Amino acid sequence: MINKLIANIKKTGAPIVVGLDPMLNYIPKQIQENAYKEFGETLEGAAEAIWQFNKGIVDATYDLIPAVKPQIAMYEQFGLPGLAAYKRTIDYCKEKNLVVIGDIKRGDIGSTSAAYATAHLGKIQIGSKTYAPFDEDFATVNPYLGTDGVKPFVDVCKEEKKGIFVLVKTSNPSSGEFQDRIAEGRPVYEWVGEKVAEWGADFMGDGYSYVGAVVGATYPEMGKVLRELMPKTFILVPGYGAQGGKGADLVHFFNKDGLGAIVNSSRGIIAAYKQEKYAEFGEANYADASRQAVKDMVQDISEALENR
Ligand SMILES: O=c1ccn([C@@H]2O[C@H](COP(=O)(O)O)[C@@H](O)[C@H]2O)c(=O)[nH]1
Repeated sequence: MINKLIANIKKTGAPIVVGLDPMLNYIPKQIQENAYKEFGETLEGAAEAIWQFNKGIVDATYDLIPAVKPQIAMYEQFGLPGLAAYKRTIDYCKEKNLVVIGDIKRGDIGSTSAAYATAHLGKIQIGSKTYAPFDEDFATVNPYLGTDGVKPFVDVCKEEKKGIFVLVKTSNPSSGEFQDRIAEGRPVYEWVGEKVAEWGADFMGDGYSYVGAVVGATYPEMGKVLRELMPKTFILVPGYGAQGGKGADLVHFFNKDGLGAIVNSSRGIIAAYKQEKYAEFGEANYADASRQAVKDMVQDISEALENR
């Protein structure tokens, strides 16, 4: 799947991923009203609204982007109907030839990680039948439990030719509380980065490993160190836009080949119509505002890379 991600990035010239993190307060009133008319003000109604909202965004942007990253928490908050909307979104994006990164941040003791890996990246056998329950292309993985918590994901990825992005240095303000602690002379995120490179070393696609890393755009200096420490690791970079990251902060996340990183923006794209910059689009044209926000993000990153 890393090869498809790289091919899609080359085709679109856009090293970005649109984060599908729908919240009810981003969803235009008309979409919500239509959904509630059909399903009532219920979890089912909310799930229909987020699905219709996502579909609008995907239809307006799929030709410009290589990948999407649905954040499972935004769907889980609507219970089982929300998870059905998560799955519907994944299937639709795959129909549109987009790479789907499930932002699930799982990781547990080995046997439990194996079940998570089966649910999101693998297949489950039921009698004579086989099912791929969620079937994302990549999933995000929390490495806090160590190698036996990550290995089941790597094993499933090997079987299914899928991939993972392991949390190395997250974008949030408190990420340093544990991740920046010095252990044996080096910050913990460096130890994790080195381990990620090791987990992925014998699992390579076109120049890059199927085992990637998550490093926040909000910590550009650490991104530079980690880029050098993990030269063959693809980096998923959240924190652009709503969290303050800009194109100029991102140049060291990329290798000289212009590849090696994919930058996520969720609220900055899907709720673009709420920003003053895109206000002229209006609520009804929220998807057109998202399309423009994608173009602006690509231009911002491309210019930064050209001027580095
Ligand atoms: O370090 C991390 C890891 C994951 N995320 C996720 O990315 C998006 C960011 O949303 P924005 O609206 O673009 O801020 C969201 O799903 C987070 O859970 C992250 O932000 N940082």
